[in-house]
Order: sequence, then C-alpha cells, then structure tokens
Amino acid sequence: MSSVIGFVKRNYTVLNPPTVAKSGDVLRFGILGAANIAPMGIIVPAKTHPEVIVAAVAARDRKKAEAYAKKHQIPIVHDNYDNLINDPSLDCIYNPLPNGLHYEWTIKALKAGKHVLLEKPSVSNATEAKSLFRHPLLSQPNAPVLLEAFHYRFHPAWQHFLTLFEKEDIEHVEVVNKLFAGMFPLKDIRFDYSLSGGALMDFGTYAISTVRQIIGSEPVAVTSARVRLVPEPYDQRAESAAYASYEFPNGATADITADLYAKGGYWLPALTKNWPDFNGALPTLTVKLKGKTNGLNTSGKVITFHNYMGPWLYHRIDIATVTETKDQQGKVVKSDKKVEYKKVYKWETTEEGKKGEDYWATYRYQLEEFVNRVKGRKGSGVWVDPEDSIRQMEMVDATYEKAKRPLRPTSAALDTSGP
Ligand SMILES: NC(=O)C1=CN([C@@H]2O[C@H](COP(=O)(O)OP(=O)(O)OC[C@H]3O[C@@H](n4cnc5c(N)ncnc54)[C@H](OP(=O)(O)O)[C@@H]3O)[C@@H](O)[C@H]2O)C=CC1
Ligand SMILES: O=C1OC[C@@H](O)[C@H](O)[C@H]1O
Repeated sequence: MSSVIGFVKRNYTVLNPPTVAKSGDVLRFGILGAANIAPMGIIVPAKTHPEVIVAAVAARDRKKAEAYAKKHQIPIVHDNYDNLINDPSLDCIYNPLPNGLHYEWTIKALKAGKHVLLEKPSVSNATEAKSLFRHPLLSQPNAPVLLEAFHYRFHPAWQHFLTLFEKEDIEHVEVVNKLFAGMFPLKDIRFDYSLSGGALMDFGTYAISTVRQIIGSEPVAVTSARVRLVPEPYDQRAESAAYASYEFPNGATADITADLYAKGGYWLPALTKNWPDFNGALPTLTVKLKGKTNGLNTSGKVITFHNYMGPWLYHRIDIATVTETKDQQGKVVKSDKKVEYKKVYKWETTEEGKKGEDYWATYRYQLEEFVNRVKGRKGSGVWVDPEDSIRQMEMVDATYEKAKRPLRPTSAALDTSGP
C-alpha cells in the first residue's frame, strides 16, 4: 500500500513540482521549436532548479510559438530559430528538433556562444558527430558546454545498477525497448528518413547507449542486424523496428530490440496480429553474468532493470542468483533461486555534488549536471563525453550498415572547417 501511495505522490510531484525561488545568477534557456518533449525535458525540470529560467521559445510558425509560450509561461517569443539562438539575453539553448536538424542548429547555437543541451540521438550519423563534437569551438578557452541528453544515465537508479556487476563478468546483455503500435503515427518525425528518423535512431539509440555503458567498451562486431520497414506508402528508407546482435572484446555479447510499432503477441495470432502489443511496454534490460563454480556448486546471476528509461515513474531492479549443485556425475541435484529487489530514487550517499529528490525525473537530474558543468562545479560526476557521443553514432552507423540500410543523411550544413 505504501508503495502505491509513494507511486502516486511521486508521479504527481514530478509533474507539479514545488516551485523554487530563482537565484541571482540564473542561466536563461531558449527552446528551439514548440516541441512535445520540451515540457518533460526542460520546462518542468527548470521549475525546481533555482538557477534555471526557460526564457524564450521560437517556432516555425509564430502563432504556434505564442500559444506554447502562453501555456508554459515563457516570456519571450522569437519569430524564428535564428533570432532565438542570437538572442543576447539567453545563455543556453535546448535543442529538441527532429534528429536531422540537431547538427545544423546545435552548431549554429554554439557559434552564437550558447551552451547547448541537445536531445538524443545527438546527430544523424558519425560524420556529423565527429564534425560537431570535435569542433574547435569546443576546445577553445571558455568553450560552451554541449551535452547529448541521454537523461537515463543521470538518474541514481542507473548509477546504482552499474555498481551491481563487474564488467569482466558479463556474459550477455539483452535490451528490449518496445512501444505499442499507434502510440506515434507513421507520419511522426520518428519514421521520417529525411529527418533522420527510424526505430534505431529512437529507441535503438537508448539500447546502444545502455549496452555500451554496461559492457564499457565498443563492439568488435555487429554479428547480425535487421529491420522491419515502415509500411507503404511511407518512405521505405525508415524502419519501424530494428534488431541487432553484437560481440565485444571480452567475449560478452548483446542483443537489442527497438520497436516503435509493436503489434500482436497475443493468443489467436491470426485474429490479434494487428492489435497493439502492450506487453513489453516498459523498456527492460537484462545482464547475465558468467557462472562461478566452487566445487560442485555453480552460482550465476541475472540482473534485470525494468523501465530503466523512466525510472522516476516506476522501476525495479531484480538481482536473481541461481545456485546449482551437481553430483559427481554432473547431474544437477539441487537448484536454488534467490531474488533481491531494488528501487533507487535518490543518491544513496550524501557525497558533495550529489543532490536530488525522489520526485526528480531523469531530466531533472540531467539539468542539475548541465548547470553544474556550465558553472564549473563538480556535480555528481555523471556526464556524456563528446567522444562517447561520437562512438555512439559509430555503433548506430555500423548497425545500419550490417542491416544493409542507408545511413541517416548528413546535413547540408556540415562544417568541414574542423579536424
Ligand atoms: N529525451 C527524451 O525522453 C525524448 C527525446 N526526444 C527527442 O526530441 C526530439 C523531438 O522529439 P518530439 O518532441 O517528440 O518531436 P516533435 O514532433 O514535437 O518535434 C519537435 C519540433 O521539431 C520542429 N520541426 C522543425 N522542423 C520540422 C519538420 N520539418 N517537421 C517536423 N517538425 C519540425 C517543430 O518545431 P516548430 O514548433 O518550430 O514547428 C517541433 O515542435 C527528437 O530528437 C527526439 O528523439 C523525443 C521524445 C523523448
Ligand atoms: O527519447 C524517447 O523517449 C521516449 C519515447 O517515447 C520516444 O520515442 C523517444 O524519442
């Protein structure tokens, strides 16, 4: 009962957080586009951050921007994206444009001297990633801060999960990220190749990011990759689902599923195959560790993280230990399974720099670190490094190549003046 009350209270407070007074030295953010994700990604988190104000928004259509600004109490409306990034009253830009516009508007914002919180996936492909994240602008004195917004990494539940195993003990990782068919229509930006859409770019980018974090290295091979294309008449260069397998240097393997249009999975498949599949609704990942043998006993662990992507709503980490005892002939004579359950909403230590509340969403923890970085403070230590964002896009590209699918298109605005 208390966990049900906790769930309701926490989720209410995530969306209706206490507003805090702003400090004198605030960072003023502008939002590129009247994006659906922005309330979750920045507008609500900013309410509880004393040093953040969402001060401006621009949309392609001024009327849309005005309505959005009114709804979210954003004081300044700009006529276009250019005016927003060049607004001298702003310090930071939040870029939640479609993936295919991430590169162009991020580089423009950095050139205008703004720090950028950039939605995932950072860009369209590794060519853009190298151009952006190794741009000389980012290594100059007082360089602006640029962060790929892999929000899940900033939550204490994820950081706790990473402490539950040693990387060299990993045998296999499986990530299943599914969204039921119809949650996003097929005309959504997520399925638009020309805007760098595709399931691998969306749910797949989380799967790739988590696998890389968990195993702690880059794959030596994409062992298999395939996609399910969007149906005709939609642009056949985008996929509604992607499936891939990888092998890592230490022998560990990983399988990922990224499905943005999951259907079926019920009894009477002939009748139900087109029903939206609500079964795998919570993104889940499982880490299987190598078994350890001691005499006739073998002990193995499987750690499962349910809803790693939205842990503030609900999550559960199951740590299952299976111990098998064999007789002299090698036959299993006893098997014992113990499962420990864990939930983490706040940092478990009070170490300097680790701040949080149980109602902080991943986005709020992320905003905390973004501000810490801009202000040169230590923070929790969680970050997504520029080279990490490049390797991420390299793995996305390698997966598309293995699946014999086109890489997402490089921006016409590619800046080749860098290294
Ligand atoms: N971190 C997270 O949890 C999430 C991240 N995302 C990421 O955020 C980004 C935006 O996603 P989401 O908010 O769902 O997207 P939206 O469909 O809301 O699109 C975002 C904005 O893109 C602008 N836009 C500019 N050019 C185009 C175009 N040619 N076609 C369509 N839109 C255009 C629109 O701006 P305008 O208002 O100017 O018309 C729109 O407001 C994506 O990169 C996505 O991967 C998405 C959801 C969750
Ligand atoms: O980043 C995301 O997280 C939530 C999903 O619904 C969405 O498709 C994706 O863009």
